[in-house]
Amino acid sequence: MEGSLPLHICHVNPLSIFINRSHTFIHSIALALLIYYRASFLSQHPKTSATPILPWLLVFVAELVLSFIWLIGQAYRWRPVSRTVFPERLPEDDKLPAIDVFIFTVDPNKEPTLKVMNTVLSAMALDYPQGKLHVYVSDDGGSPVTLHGLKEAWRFAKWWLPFCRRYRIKTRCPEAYFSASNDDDDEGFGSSEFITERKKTQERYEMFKKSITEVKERGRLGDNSRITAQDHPSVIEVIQDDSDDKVQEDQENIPLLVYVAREKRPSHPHHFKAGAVNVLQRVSSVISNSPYILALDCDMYCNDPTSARQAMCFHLDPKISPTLAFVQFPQRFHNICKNDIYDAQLRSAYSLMWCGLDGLQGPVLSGTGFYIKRVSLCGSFIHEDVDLTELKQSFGSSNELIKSLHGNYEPNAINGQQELLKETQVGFLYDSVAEDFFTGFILQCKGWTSVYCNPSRAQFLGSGSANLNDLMIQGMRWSSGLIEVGFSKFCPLIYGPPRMSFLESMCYGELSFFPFYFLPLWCFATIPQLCLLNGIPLYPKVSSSYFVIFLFIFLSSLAKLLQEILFTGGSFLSWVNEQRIWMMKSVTFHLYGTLDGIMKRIGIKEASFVPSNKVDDDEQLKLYEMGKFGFQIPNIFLVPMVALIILNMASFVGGLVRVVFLGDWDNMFVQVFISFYILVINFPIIEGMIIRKDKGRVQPSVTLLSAMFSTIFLLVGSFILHC
Ligand SMILES: O=c1ccn([C@@H]2O[C@H](COP(=O)(O)OP(=O)(O)O[C@H]3O[C@H](CO)[C@@H](O)[C@H](O)[C@H]3O)[C@@H](O)[C@H]2O)c(=O)[nH]1
Ligand SMILES: [Mn+2]
Repeated sequence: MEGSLPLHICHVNPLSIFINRSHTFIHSIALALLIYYRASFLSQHPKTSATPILPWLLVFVAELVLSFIWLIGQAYRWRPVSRTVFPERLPEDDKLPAIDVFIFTVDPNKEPTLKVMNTVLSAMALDYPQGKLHVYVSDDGGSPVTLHGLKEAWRFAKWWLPFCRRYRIKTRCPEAYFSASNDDDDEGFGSSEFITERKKTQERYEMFKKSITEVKERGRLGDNSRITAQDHPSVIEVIQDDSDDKVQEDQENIPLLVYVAREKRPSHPHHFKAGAVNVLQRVSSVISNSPYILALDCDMYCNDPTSARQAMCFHLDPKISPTLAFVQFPQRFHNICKNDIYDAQLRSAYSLMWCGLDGLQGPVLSGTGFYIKRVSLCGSFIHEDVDLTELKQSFGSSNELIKSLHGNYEPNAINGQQELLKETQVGFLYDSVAEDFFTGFILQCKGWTSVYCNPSRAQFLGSGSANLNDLMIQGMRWSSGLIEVGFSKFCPLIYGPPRMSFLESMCYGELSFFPFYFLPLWCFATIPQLCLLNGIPLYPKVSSSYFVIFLFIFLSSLAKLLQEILFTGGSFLSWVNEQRIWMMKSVTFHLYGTLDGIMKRIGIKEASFVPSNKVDDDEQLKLYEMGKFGFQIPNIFLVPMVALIILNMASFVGGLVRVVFLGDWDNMFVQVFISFYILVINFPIIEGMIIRKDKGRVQPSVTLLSAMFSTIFLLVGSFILHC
């Protein structure tokens, strides 16, 4: 019987588990020996050595921090799983629950209206029973351009949706559909009827496009000069037909489309995206109040109309659904090229870490591309006898909203309700600019679980940060948001273990302290080099048996990374790229993000959310496609990278001279090698400084400034060492 067949299955890969656990075990022993080596040196130090203690301590601390992050990161490798779904086994259409889609946009300049509308259209065209899909667009910019775009999109949808449905089009984002070569398995493909229909639809799409670009070029619509992105009243509008367009018969089956611009006043904190999510949650609860919500960033269009049904394979499984809060799909990007120098695809997160989490208590909420159960966002206490005033304090004064909270979707496996009643707010949480990460963490602390669904066809596609500048700005926001959680009373390593599986809380801990990579990487890029130039050894002699330990740790980590990359579809090139970008990120935005997060925590800085840029920059794109770094980034990011490279060039050359003339190989080999390795991996920076002549090179003035910083560091450092 159909009903008894599972809707999904979960696969465990015994080979990966075996490799991972053995590696963790052996590598841990090596790290323990390293720590023993450092600690015993320190305890014997005063009697035996001429080596100053400070650089040793710094390198030791760096090694400890790195080992710690590595250790908690092993939780991802404990039990990675993958999943397969069987949407064809779902119940009949009339038994499927309704879904509200939330789409967020904030700035029509950074987020081109046409792109946003393509996302809206792709969501409206999801393959889901008619009348059970409602689309809400939150416009934090309060821009008439977006509202106008939405009206046009609605009109175009009346042609687009029937076309997609009739021919079962797979790519339902019109821009992607019309710019790609045809999917020849679309139904009716090649028939003359299809060809004429397609042509007609494309013409309408061109008209729609024109109406949007024209408005953009003309600038503001109407006389709204007093309305700004930061200061505007609320607008809620259900998009409806106000034209006399002759329509096709099935056009009434267009999902409800609602425009929402929440009120914003400069005096009032609006909490960025988290605030927008919560407003949509409230607005939708009095309009359609669907039990499930799909959240999408404005650039993340639906690349496969079946995602809703795939998600329902989990949500409708009675075995897991009582505790299941959300089904997360990976963020994938349409602008990634094969040689992804920036690791814009975030490979390790979406092909490794999330699978690891999925084998524990579920993946991290990732901001976009997830189907969440509405009730999980409503706090866990709504079904207890809470009095009305208390509810209104949390949810606002709407009686309709309060009524809507008493839905029939009862979660029954939530722990620690009383305690959380005191500590949590409702909906998305405001305490971090990584609101998705933080909200997901707290949900899981309440006992909710999640599932990671990563089918081979990308369900959602967005614009990845494929240039250095965007990468830095976005990375700094993420680092700052993660550190904010790490340094709060919700620190996953302390708040997590009593409330969720220990391994799961290790993963959350790893993520929230991830930006701390800045510390070991800064140390490894400066201290051994400074000491090398001053003739101070920091590592065991090549002839010593401890040398083998260091060598093993180095090779074992690199080999493990290579194995993971090859197992998840990457290449040798990705292995080099990922190491490089890790070094670059660590010495720049992980450092700044950490400082930013700490400053916010202690209250000397206000939270901010600079949205990432979704406008294609042709020049940058060309560089990225050629595998060349675009170094047109602010000095604050570029100078540290260049200064460290210059420092390493100096120490490598100085070190070589030293070992050649003084025959100090045995003592200094490791330090010479560290500089060498850093230079090899970061060759593109050297190339940018010395060889390249294009616009994206490192400008000579930057090289000069960086050289100055390196010199100052060497002088001051050497002075301190000799004191
Ligand atoms: O005040 C704001 C700021 C942003 N957004 C929207 O939030 C989304 C994400 O912003 P984006 O600039 O694209 O940030 P990313 O760094 O690309 O996004 C990742 O990181 C964010 C947290 O930092 C998450 O909210 C996102 O879901 C996640 O994809 C976009 O649709 C924005 O329009 C708002 O609605 N209001
Ligand atoms: Mn984004």
